Amino acid sequence: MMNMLDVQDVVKCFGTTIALDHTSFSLHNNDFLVLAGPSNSGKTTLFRLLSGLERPDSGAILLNGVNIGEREGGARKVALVSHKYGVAYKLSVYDNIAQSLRFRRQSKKMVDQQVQSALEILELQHLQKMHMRQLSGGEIQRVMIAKAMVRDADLYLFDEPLAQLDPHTHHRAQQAIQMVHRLKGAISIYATQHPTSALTIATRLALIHQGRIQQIGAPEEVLRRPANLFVAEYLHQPRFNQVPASVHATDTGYLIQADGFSFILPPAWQAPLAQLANQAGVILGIRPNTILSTWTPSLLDASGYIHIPTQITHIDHLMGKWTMQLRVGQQTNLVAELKDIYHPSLQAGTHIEIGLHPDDICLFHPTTRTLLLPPSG
Ligand SMILES: Nc1ncnc2c1ncn2[C@@H]1O[C@H](COP(=O)(O)OP(=O)(O)OP(=O)(O)O)[C@@H](O)[C@H]1O
Repeated sequence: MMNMLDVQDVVKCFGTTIALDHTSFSLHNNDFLVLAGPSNSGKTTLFRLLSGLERPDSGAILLNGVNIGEREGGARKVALVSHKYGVAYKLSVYDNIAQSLRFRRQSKKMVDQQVQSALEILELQHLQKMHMRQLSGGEIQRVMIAKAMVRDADLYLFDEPLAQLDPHTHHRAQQAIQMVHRLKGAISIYATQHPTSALTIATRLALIHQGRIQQIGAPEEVLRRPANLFVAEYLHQPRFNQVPASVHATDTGYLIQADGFSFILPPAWQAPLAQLANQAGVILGIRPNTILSTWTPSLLDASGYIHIPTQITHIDHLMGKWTMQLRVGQQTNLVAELKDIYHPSLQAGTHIEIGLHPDDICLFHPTTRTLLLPPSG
């Protein structure tokens, strides 16, 4: 059966706090949405609404056509994995996982088979008789994933499931989540403040801020074309470079002039650039990993790259990745992330030339801070 989640213009307030502010999005079949956003942005509120623990003030949530919250049992098809809710501390690990199956009056043997299989996949067999109270944070997270795994849900919600796990446990728990998603073939949503590590699993990526979905799309698209500077700043590590530039109409297109470099945009940019107030300029957004070093031979030949002379002001090396602070023009600082480019002469003070492709540069409106795009996108 085709799964479909449709969140339609949902509003949820707590007193004067607007926790969700006209939120709409839809997901299909095998979508794995990573929902990223800072603390208090509305992630948990959305999950509580999706699992029927709260009702929206207005708007609707449809899961396979059934309005969650309005119809009795509508939310039973939703499995919520959270260390904040649903941990039965008085019960054993085994009973926590078996709880929802017993509720369904399955035979003891069938319950046992499913619980044992989940215990095995999450490497929890040795802990099955323990009480939840006796477990570490990471073990509790894994039990909650196992608990979701035995459910037969149409929607799986993982609320910050890997917070505070050590790297090894984090990796194992993430694999378990991926496995639940693949086995069930259902829609999953994974809410987190730290989206980077989850992006390998994501088919969709959304950014939520102040109760509003800022952008939702394919992860690569959201990373490459952030809808606004909040999204860009939140997602990019190291820092998303922001460089003010002026815009001048010329015979061949638009000359974008920044401190230390310039380039021409084709006439197709007329419409988005017309939104700018006279002489307001734009903000250029440059992702650190789109900056290339021009001693890469293929780049020297490639056409269309802007070559920019720079001076290294600081350099850091971590596991094959070089993070460089570069001085461009009179007073512009860029952060560049370069891979596998070891060269003994690379140190603070060295002059290097970098290459930047105009297609990799995003333009943002200086006051609304939203992305400007030519009509073809
Ligand atoms: N039951 C409640 N009563 C009052 N205010 C609430 C309630 N639940 C949430 N809020 C408020 O709604 C806003 C959104 O909170 P929410 O818990 O959804 O954020 P979050 O993105 O999950 O944050 P975190 O990442 O820290 O868990 C916050 O301002 C919060 O204080």
